[in-house]
Order: sequence, then structure tokens, then C-alpha cells
Amino acid sequence: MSTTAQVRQELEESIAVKRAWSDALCAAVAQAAERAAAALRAGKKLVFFGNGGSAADAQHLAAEFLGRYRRERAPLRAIALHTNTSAVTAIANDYGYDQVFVRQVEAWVEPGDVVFGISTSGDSEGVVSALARARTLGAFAVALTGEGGGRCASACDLLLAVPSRATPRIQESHITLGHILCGLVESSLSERAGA
Ligand SMILES: O=C(CO)[C@@H](O)[C@H](O)[C@H](O)[C@H](O)COP(=O)(O)O
Ligand SMILES: [Zn+2]
Repeated sequence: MSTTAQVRQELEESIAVKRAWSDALCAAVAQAAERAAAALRAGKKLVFFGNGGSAADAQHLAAEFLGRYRRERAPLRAIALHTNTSAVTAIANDYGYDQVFVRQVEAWVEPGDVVFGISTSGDSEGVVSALARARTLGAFAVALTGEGGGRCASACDLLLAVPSRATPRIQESHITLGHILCGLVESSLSERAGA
């Protein structure tokens, strides 16, 4: 296969995964946005975490809320848990890598917050345990995963499972649904503010 054909094939795969999103997944994205908007309106916050490419997604989405997605509006409270490299390396070194997110969840998460654990396999221990701990602290836990949700499925309140088992294709859908969620939250908060 030529490299151009390979580019086309990968592009078609990415598009096919997005086309395969069920109505249930679209409804779940809308539900996550409603929960996030309600939390922000109540002065609560959004907390994002994930590993590797999903860490990039976590900080990307937190940045959309802190800065601006598409509308001019006040900054919104959102954090990504891997961005303090001193905390990440110290916790991993002293307590083990699996504790990196759960320990920070214990420090930051309060009742009414919404947490977003991102894992393409759904099985990364640090993400699974941080989702579960956030729930016990009174947060609403959303998991962004691949097909089936893995162990995250039973650790969260709301599962956003992209219908694929290919890590990069799942990540591409995660950032798409994350952007959609940002737009829905901005619209919801702007409508309330009469903008
Ligand atoms: O971005 C990629 C692959 O596209 C990798 O960095 C990937 O995120 C890492 O292998 C992660 O450790 C995978 O973890 P998870 O998504 O299964 O929780
Ligand atoms: Zn990637």
C-alpha cells in the first residue's frame, strides 16, 4: 500500500469510529455536559486525569475551561492532575505510580465536583481507583474509555465508551467528545447568564 493510501485508510478508520457512536453515547455526552455545567454553576470544579495521550487530553480539556473554548466568558474551574511534575514524581516514587491520581483526588475533590477519568483500555489502575475514590468523596465520576469500558465501567457514574479497541482511534474520539462537551457547557452557562 502506498503511504498516501495508508493516510487515507487511517483517516477513514478515524471517521468510521466517530460515525459508529451510538445515540446512547451522544446522550451520555450531553448528560456529562449537564452535570459539568450544574457543578460549575454551583461553584464546584471539574477534575481531569489520564495517562499518556489521555494526559494530553486531560490538560487540553482543562485548558478549554480555564481559558476559552468558543465564547467569551469568565474562567471556569478545571484542573488536570498530572501537570505538577514534582507532585507526580514524588507520589509515584514514594507511594507507587498507581497512587498518583488517587492521592491528588483526595487532596482536591470535594462533594459536587465532576471528575473525568480518561483511559482508552478502561483498565489503567490509577484511573480506575481515582474514579472510585472520587465517588466516595461525593463527586460525580465520568469515565471516557474505549469499547466496553473495562474496569472503569463499574468505577464511574457515567460511562462514555467509544466503540473501538484501537488506542489512537479512541483518543481521537475522546478529544472530539471533549470539545463537544466544552461547547455544551459554555452554551448552558451563557444562556443562564443571559448572554
Ligand atoms: O497516546 C498513546 C497511544 O496513542 C499512548 O501514550 C497511551 O496513552 C499510553 O500507552 C497509555 O498508558 C495508555 O493507557 P490507557 O489509555 O489504556 O489508560
Ligand atoms: Zn496517542
